[in-house]
Amino acid sequence: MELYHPFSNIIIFIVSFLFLLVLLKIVKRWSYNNSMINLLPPGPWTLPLIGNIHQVISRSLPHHRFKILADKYGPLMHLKLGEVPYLIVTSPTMAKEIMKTHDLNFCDRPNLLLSTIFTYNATDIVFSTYGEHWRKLRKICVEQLLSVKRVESFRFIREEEVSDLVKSIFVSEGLIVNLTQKISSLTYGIVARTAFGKKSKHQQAFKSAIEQVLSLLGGICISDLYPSIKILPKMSRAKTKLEKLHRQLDMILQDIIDGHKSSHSEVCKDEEDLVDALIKIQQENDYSQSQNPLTDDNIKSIIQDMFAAGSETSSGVVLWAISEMIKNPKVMEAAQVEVRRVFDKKGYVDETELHQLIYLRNVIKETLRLHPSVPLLVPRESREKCQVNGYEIPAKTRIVVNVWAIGRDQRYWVEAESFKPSRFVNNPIDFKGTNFEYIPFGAGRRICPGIAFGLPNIELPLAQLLYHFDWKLPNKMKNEDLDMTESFGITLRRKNDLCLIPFTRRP
Ligand code: HEM
Repeated sequence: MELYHPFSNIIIFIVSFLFLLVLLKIVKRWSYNNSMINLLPPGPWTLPLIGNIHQVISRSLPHHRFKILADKYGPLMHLKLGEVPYLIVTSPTMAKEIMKTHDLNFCDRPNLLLSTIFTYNATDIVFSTYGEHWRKLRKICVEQLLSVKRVESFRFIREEEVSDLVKSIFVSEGLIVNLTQKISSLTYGIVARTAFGKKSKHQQAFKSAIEQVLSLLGGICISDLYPSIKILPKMSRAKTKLEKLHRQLDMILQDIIDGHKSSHSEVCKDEEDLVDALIKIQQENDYSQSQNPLTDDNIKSIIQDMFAAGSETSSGVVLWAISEMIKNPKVMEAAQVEVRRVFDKKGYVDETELHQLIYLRNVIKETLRLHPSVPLLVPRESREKCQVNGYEIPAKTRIVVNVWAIGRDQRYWVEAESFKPSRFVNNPIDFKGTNFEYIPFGAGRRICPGIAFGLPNIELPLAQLLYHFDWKLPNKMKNEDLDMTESFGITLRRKNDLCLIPFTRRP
């Protein structure tokens, strides 16, 4: 006997209808995804959930890994890391598209867990999102803190600190000197004195905390790749570590600000350090009575930026330049001949004649080409959906510009892997962000505002070290055997300390 239910036809109809609906939805989503894939720049296949994380995380450094992938997929490459779309830029033409043609759309910074904690909720200059607050701080930075006049007012600090360095090397004549330690202390020392005035009792603790922060910021935090999973930040060990360092730095900086405030009226303009200058701006009517006054936290975040952006970058360039000159003795000799010709009349090196060191400037330029201090620049984020080179870049895509790979690309540089400062002779290419094959300081609205501040911190120590000493590798090592391995981090540093033996040539 056949079993019959009076509603069976209706049930079959409803089930079929629902099935069709689901099918339609799947087909629609599939075709939408496919059309998106066609519009997105090329990139490797993505896996469910992890996207391309497995292709990026490897033993090699991120800028090396991105270059290998870009060689396969092109200069505008799309990756998905976890949930987040990334755009990897690896040619001057594409860098120009991002940082000039569409700069306004790509001048935001992503909201990353660790940098947000470190920078008082991203209210500093480096990590602040594009907008009124960033414009206000950047203006203060460019017009007041890092202006040519201000840089000149700190000249005596640089000359004293570098002269102390030279004295400490004189006494190590013929012995092995750890230049990495010496140069890193020198640049921290210069930035600390320009920021705080006299030597602070917290200097060593501050230096060590900033170094640890920079090394943490160089890593990728898993919670930044899965922003929708709100529990992840709470589980991050790096976050706990960074919060502790942040509290430590905050206490030191507040102590320094309070100390400056209590003796503020006594400071004359010529002796002003950066904290004095910021307190003065804070107390000026415009700022103290505006709706967005400059707070103590703002001052602390700006000072931290000066340390984070201005010390490891400069010391890194000095150390890479010396390393390259050791490997290329003819370059070292040419630089020494120049600096000794210019300063022999005086018998000592100061900043007045630095502009005459044309060859040394080319050595620095070439160093920044092969060893850019920030090899992937600071990440940017697209503010809106945008078309680049015929591809559609979604809003909130994170942008990584591989300056390291662009600087070593055979298509734009002859003998790209060789260290040849002479390539910059009679060559108008400069690092001001207009030649996109050479952008070690970035370009566009977010270009580094510290170029004028940073250059003397590189030129003066190099000139002094080349003027007074000849340098040899220890243990009868051959010049060509000097290890040039890079270490992991937001800035590009030597993995192993640079240790050399000085021989005095100009006492
Ligand atoms: C060798 C020295 C230096 C190098 C190679 C360097 C490089 C850079 C790079 C690549 C950026 C990111 C640009 C971008 O996103 O497009 C940057 C940003 C920045 N740098 Fe430098 N920098 C150096 C020295 C300094 C110094 C000495 C200071 C200040 C004391 C400084 C302050 C800053 C600030 C505040 C930003 C953030 C700008 C913004 O987001 O608006 N830098 N720097």
